[in-house]
Amino acid sequence: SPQALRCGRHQLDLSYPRVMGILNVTPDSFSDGGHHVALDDALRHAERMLAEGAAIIDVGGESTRPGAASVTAQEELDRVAPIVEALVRELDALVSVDTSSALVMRETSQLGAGLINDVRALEREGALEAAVTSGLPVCLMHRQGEPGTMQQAPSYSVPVEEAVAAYLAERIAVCEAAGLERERLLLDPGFGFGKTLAHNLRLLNRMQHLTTFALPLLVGMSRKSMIGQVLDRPVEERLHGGLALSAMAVERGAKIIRVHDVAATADAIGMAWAVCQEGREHEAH
Ligand SMILES: Cn1c(SCC(=O)Nc2ccccc2)nc2c(=O)[nH]c(N)nc21
Repeated sequence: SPQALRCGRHQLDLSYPRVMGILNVTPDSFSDGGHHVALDDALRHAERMLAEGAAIIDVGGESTRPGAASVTAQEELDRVAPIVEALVRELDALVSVDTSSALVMRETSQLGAGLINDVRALEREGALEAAVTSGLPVCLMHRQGEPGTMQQAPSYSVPVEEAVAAYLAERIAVCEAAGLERERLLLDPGFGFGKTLAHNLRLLNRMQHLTTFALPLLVGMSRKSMIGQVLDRPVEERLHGGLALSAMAVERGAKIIRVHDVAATADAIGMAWAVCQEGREHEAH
């Protein structure tokens, strides 16, 4: 897969695995009266994640939690635009925008965002054209169903890794046909999006198969229910399990790891990468 990705004014070195830090944008936090406090808190959180080694800050305005209320594109834009603008201006951060909305993609790419992170893989009306026009790299993620219902009874007629690969192959083809060059694409199996625990474990175990697309793989398992289901831990006690999963994802070819806990994950994937690279130094020259 490509060793570097052009992300707007940033160049992202993907010759080694990178950490994407999750910035929680609490609903309506920037559009109401408490404007500056919430924005300052978000900037401080982002600054800390960058200091801890995050290469990318992921900002999302629409909660994708199962059963979450849907927001209009304008409401989503009102939430994310101020923080994207501030992250770019104050921290010169490489910002990925977690959105499925064409409007948000267009506006935030103008504000200096460096990556589009779409959990709906550009399926929404106008999203593909907006992504093409933005010139930014796009992460295409697999998911089955909609947030409200996807976890009721996930099921696949073929092995889940085949369904994911087939879906991503189709989305890649659609993007290329629309003039979004392949080199701008990242792939993501979408852990927890329409998958049972068994599906999630199988997907991670067989993730090496997705490397055949020769595109960078992005994974997000941080604090997700797959950890709680195995270890019986509440969401605030899932760091240790998440570190194990991040290391295993790197062993299986993941290049961007989307997490809440940046410093700990940077160390875990640093060790996993060192082991992966062992014995390859002679390959270098
Ligand atoms: C925006 N986004 C999300 S939101 C779900 C989430 O974090 N839930 C969650 C958060 C905290 C605790 C438990 C669950 N997951 C992914 C992912 O796996 N890949 C990519 N590319 N983007 C993603």
